[in-house]
Amino acid sequence: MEDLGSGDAGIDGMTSIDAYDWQTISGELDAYGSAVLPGLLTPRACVDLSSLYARDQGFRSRVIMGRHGFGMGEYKYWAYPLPPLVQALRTGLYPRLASLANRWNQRLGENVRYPDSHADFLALCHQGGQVRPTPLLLRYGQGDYNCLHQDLYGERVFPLQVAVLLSEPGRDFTGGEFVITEQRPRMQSRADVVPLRQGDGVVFAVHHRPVSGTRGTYRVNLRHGVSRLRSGERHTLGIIFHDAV
Ligand SMILES: O=C(O)CCC(=O)C(=O)O
Ligand SMILES: [Fe+2]
Repeated sequence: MEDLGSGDAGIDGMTSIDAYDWQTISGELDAYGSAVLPGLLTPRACVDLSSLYARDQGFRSRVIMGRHGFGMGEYKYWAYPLPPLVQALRTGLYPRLASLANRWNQRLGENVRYPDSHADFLALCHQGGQVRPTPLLLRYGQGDYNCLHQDLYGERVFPLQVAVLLSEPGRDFTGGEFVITEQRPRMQSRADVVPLRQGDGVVFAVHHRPVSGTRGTYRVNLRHGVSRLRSGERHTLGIIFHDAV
């Protein structure tokens, strides 16, 4: 059996990736296109990461969503080197998700296969000119929202991504639910709201996923976003595995 151990034991503030039941998580991703990783970060780590938003150091750019029609709210892309926790999540989660991504591509009849290590995948991104880091920190205030979208940053796409909710619903904010929509061929779209607590991660499909039907496997198109915050402040950590052009 291939060793997918991420060797992340001892990273402060984060649950070991190996502690999750990846068979169950893969099953949920196959069935629904998303799965929750409960308690991926400790409340302390969530507060610490959120507090970095106010600083300028450590980021490569800032996006005001309203200026681009992306919604309301803002986000900042981390610069390399990523904060240790963000780096540990990205490299630790990748091997688990790569084996699922390879299975999905096989089912979809796609030839692309993802290497076992994130470093090798990033080298491919960089060779193709996708060199800018994509992990990001988002901030929403009252009335803010994130329009349904897909995080595609170039030709090379890793088909799964992770978002970690850094704030506590009900205490820090109300509203602001994580939403995924799924568009099946010749059918109307379906919405799914993912219930998250502070520190929970959600793994989800970036753009499409395979679904088995009576006439074989077909492709459903997914988008994700955040519903309007009714009150308070909400921070999220976004982990995207491909880099950007
Ligand atoms: O704030 C959220 O929950 C969603 C953030 C997002 O769009 C992402 O991480 O790609
Ligand atoms: Fe996104």
